[in-house]
Amino acid sequence: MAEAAQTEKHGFQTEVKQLLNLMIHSLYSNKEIFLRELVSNASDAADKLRFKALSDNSLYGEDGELRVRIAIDKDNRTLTISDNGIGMTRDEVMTNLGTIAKSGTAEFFGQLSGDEAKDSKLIGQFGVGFYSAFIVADEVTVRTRSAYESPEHGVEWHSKGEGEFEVADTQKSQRGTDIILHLKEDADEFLDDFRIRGVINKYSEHLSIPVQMWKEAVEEQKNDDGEVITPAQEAQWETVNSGQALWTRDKADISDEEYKEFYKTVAHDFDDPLLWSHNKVEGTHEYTSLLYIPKRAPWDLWNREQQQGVKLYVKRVFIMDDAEQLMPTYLRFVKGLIDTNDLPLNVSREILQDNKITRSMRNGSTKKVLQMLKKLAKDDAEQYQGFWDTFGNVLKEGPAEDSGNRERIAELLRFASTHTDEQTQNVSLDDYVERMKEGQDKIFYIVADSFEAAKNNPALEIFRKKGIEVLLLSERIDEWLMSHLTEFKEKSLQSVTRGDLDLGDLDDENDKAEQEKSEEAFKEQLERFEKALGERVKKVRVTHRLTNSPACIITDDNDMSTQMAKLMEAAGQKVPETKYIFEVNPDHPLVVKMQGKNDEEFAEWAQVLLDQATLAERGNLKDPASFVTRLNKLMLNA
Ligand SMILES: Nc1ncnc2c1ncn2[C@@H]1O[C@H](COP(=O)(O)OP(=O)(O)OP(=O)(O)O)[C@@H](O)[C@H]1O
Repeated sequence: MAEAAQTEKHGFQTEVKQLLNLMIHSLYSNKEIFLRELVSNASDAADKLRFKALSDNSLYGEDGELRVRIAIDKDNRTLTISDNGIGMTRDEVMTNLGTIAKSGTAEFFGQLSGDEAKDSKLIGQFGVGFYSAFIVADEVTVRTRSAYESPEHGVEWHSKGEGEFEVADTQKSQRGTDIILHLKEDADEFLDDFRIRGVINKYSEHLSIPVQMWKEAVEEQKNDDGEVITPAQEAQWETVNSGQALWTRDKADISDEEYKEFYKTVAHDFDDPLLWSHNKVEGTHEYTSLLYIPKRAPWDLWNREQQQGVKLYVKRVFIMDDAEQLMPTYLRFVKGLIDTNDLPLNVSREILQDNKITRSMRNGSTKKVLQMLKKLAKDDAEQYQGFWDTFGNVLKEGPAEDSGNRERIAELLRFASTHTDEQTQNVSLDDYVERMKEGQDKIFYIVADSFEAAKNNPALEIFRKKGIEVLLLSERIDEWLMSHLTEFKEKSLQSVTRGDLDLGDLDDENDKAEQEKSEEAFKEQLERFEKALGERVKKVRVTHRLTNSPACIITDDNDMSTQMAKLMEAAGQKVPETKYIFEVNPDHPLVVKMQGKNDEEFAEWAQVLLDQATLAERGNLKDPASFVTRLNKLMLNA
């Protein structure tokens, strides 16, 4: 080793320390994955060099055959993983191997509870990468030289994984990175050639880069007749994986196991995928896609900018990690790759952005994903439910983002409903339509702050009485979803807390006549309410929705719904104050009792009824103190 100059000591970023700690404990029983992580990093480094060399062939120098090599040194108890990929400069080493340079990391670690068993489940979602070396090693040395630097500008990084690392300058003749692991006592198994080959076979068989191991010389062997049965072989590097990218092989020849293991390397996941779809598309545009749906959500699912799911390859050369142009945002949980022969190797992000080929690949792949989900929903409701519980809220962004596939996405949505009155979202719009009453031409729904608030909203009373199903929506995204989903299979979707209630043919002639009669009889009372509530409401009218409650508030058709207003307020936007329509139930005993009150008392009662109705709909009041005072006064007089 050249003499190290300029040695600097540094402390790991706090999150790295936490990660190291957690990882060593939680992955103890699955040690071998460190090799998968380090070999995929090496393969990524080769991919990056290959890509850069497309525009600057001199980067290869004399060393154009990209490969990963694994060497075992039993005497020194080391395992070395070497690549001749892009390498790292000193600055890159400092950021890549001292910090976790991912947005949202601090939040992730903020969620940790300190309970090891619980936290170790989270780690799988995080993807541990390079740091997994410390599962098996008590000392790690990284020697690297960037493809852009000369041999004098190598860098050596060294750490015992205990909170500190050292960085020094070094001489390194070959481009690329060597990761030297000094194995712990209990990691002996990884000094065994056979064991390492087994792990490579499992995880790295179908990476498109050769993974090589040193093979000792074999002496010539002859049988008794002097015939050579094993020819002599010199000691040499031997490629131990097939090196044929999995997706280029014929579907029929790939086993489920192979698809699953490949998923773990491309997606850096610990778990098996839920589903996958492998397609060779021919025709105007030719490409191959291998798309996976994970079982679990990544820790940063809610970061809409974090879109590293689908990789682009051109003629089997990795081009970029960027799902933006290849997958819509609402499918950001999809992992995998698309490989095409139709784009130039030097394709840039700008070219991708407005490109017929990209568009066609994106449309085709989007449809594939939607089809694969539809099939799952049909074949295995239980698994689909698992998918929905994990990714449903992301899929709900779909109708707004992708109007072309609105109906296809709508078929995949699941809701809670008054059919079961349970919180589980397992009712599809097709289920709903199938159960619609004769004469019913709309799909009714309600959006509220919580499942309970939705389920108990007074506006549902008439629906319950008539046995009409209502979808109960209470996720933050739901109002946004419904504002873009106004129709499903030619049936319009109607909020039950909005506008005039028109049950169409569901109201029989008798009902209608009754309603008209009671409106007529209640005219004078309505005027009293209007006078009492004044500017606080937009209008007062007789309700047709209520059976058990005295009153409710309704949003006018053209006004912003309560939930949308709340969403916008939460996003810091100024929202004009909505005035509600106040609907009164003339048959309710409280309302009947009010008739005998003098104007002053009547006004007090009316204010309380409005506040109650507002609470049921909005979950809060602008002036809760006055409500309490009034209510206490009424109780005292009771
Ligand atoms: N063999 C290598 N050659 C060049 N750069 C490397 C190598 N190994 C790691 N790196 C750099 O270090 C960074 C951090 O690696 P690490 O494995 O921790 O995370 P990652 O690969 O970015 O993400 P993850 O493995 O969690 O998906 C990489 O993004 C890469 O830039």
